[in-house]
Amino acid sequence: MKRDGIVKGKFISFEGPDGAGKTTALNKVVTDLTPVLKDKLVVTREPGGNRISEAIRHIILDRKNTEMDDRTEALLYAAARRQHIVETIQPALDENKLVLCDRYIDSSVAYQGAGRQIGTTEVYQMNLFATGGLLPNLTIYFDVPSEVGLQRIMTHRTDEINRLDVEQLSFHQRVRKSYLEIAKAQPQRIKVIDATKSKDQVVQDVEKIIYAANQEFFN
Ligand SMILES: Nc1ncnc2c1ncn2[C@@H]1O[C@H](COP(=O)(O)OP(=O)(O)OP(=O)(O)O)[C@@H](O)[C@H]1O
Ligand SMILES: Cc1cn([C@H]2C[C@H](O)[C@@H](COP(=O)(O)O)O2)c(=O)[nH]c1=O
Repeated sequence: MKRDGIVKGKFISFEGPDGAGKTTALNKVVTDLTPVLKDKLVVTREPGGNRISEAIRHIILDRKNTEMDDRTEALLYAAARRQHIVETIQPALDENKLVLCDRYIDSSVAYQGAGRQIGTTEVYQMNLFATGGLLPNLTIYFDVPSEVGLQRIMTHRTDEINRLDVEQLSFHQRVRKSYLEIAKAQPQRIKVIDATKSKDQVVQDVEKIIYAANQEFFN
């Protein structure tokens, strides 16, 4: 991102349906990149990343909150995002850092816009207000069939199943379809990887994309 003629930091988001393997791959990428980038690397997640946004996360994902309205949910994700940008993402970019973020605006478009059927344009517009138009320089989209993602979660991660994980298969299928549409519409920003491959292969694919797009951090 360029401001005042100075090259500033880079913002990379990791996106995908539940159980696609984003967090698993992100953890390995961070292990690999930290010795090289040291404090130039900032790793964060949505919803969350700071005290207020993590508190909002807790409210949104709590399985007891069954009465939460769909628009309330969309607004809470956007509010958490706003606080995350102000406290974490923008300051890191201003310090010329490489920011890796587990989920960002595309999650809201896919989950609330398409999954909850509020409308992808409406949710995107609302998020433009929340983000002031800040988009990632690069988004890595982990594509898996919904059945595969859900199966992974139900088999391995039963302790962390949240309010959205337990939605019907049709909800998750709308989410994936929407992600694929966003990726098709924005090929410059969004790189799609086949997340049904082995964990090692997925990490290799992700690192190849990150190196290619961020040469200035690795020279
Ligand atoms: N490539 C892979 N092949 C098989 N299993 C995988 C792969 N990647 C991750 N997993 C397993 O799938 C489960 C979900 O992975 P992970 O939590 O990384 O997904 P996620 O995309 O972050 O999901 P969510 O968005 O729901 O948090 C974990 O048990 C993980 O070990
Ligand atoms: C940012 C964001 C997230 N979600 C959903 C997607 C997941 O089901 C949860 C987050 O859990 P994870 O284990 O950290 O992936 O929240 C969403 O619906 N909308 C959003 O904007």
